[in-house]
Amino acid sequence: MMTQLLKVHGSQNSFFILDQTKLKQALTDDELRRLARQLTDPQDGLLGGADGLLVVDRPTRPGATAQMRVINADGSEASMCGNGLRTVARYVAERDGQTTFKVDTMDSSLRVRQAGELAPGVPAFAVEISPVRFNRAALPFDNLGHDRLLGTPVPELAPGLTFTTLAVPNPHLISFVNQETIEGPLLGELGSYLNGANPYFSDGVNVNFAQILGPQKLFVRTYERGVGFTNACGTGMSATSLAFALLHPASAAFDEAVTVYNPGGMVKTSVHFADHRYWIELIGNATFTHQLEIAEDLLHQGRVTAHDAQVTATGEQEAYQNFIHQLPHFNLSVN
Ligand SMILES: N[C@@H](CCC[C@H](N)C(=O)O)C(=O)O
Repeated sequence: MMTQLLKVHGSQNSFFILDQTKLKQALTDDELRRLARQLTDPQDGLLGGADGLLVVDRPTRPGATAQMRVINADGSEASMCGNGLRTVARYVAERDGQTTFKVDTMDSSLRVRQAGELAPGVPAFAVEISPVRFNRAALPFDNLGHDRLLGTPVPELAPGLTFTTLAVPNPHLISFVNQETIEGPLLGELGSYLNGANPYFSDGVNVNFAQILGPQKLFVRTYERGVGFTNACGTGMSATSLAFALLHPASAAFDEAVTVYNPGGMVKTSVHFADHRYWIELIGNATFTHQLEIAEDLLHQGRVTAHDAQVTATGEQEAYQNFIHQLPHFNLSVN
């Protein structure tokens, strides 16, 4: 039996979407991990690989329309993915004919909504990023001499820089730096160190370096847990926007849009505090680049080559390229 995969991206953070509800038999967790590693591989994967596999399934909580699971390129499972959730929101919106609904993620049901176009021919979705936690156990981190980091100097990580940690709910480490540092080797060094065996972040951490470009304006570059350098990380840009508002209130206001550039494009965020909790809205493109038809048994076997898939380009990437062409150029894209 043939089934469909989609190749998608949000700010060129790229994924395959697999809808388990369309299969004759759902893939097991082991099969999903194996398939994610195989499909996303830059050499042996499909269409140059990807950053992860997004698995759509039936909702697990009352009131939600679907469930999204996030399998990183290395086969590990993440609790959330902001760029991925926008693309899953679009997929479910088109599948079920809805424009506003909730999607279950590992920790919570999150609100999503269709948000018009980011640019001509570039569909956009808005997604809720929450819950937000700052405490050491939520990341988790250890041996840094603090219970939370909020603009805190941490010489163990990098002398001269300050760091903020927050879980949204996947874990993020954030530092506001200058252009030289954002372009230099430190982010890659710190990212690979903290995502290997290390005394500080036992589950690894997504590491974000941000440059303040002006009021309500950031550039964010991310080294992702389970992936490496990515063109963009939606939860990373959301977490960084909240850190921006908390640490630099003269440049960043709550409830107002922040423009966040990244190596793969641009998103808008807005940070909120309501009912004693922080939450962030992330708005950006949800682009489908290819549809793939593949025999279901090959997905179970985690063995899909270019010969096995019938690939159809959607044509949407051209509109996306036109959109990013008119953005400031930061020259740090991954591909
Ligand atoms: N790219 C994602 C984050 C994916 C998960 C991350 N690698 C993790 O392990 O936490 C995003 O857009 O948020």
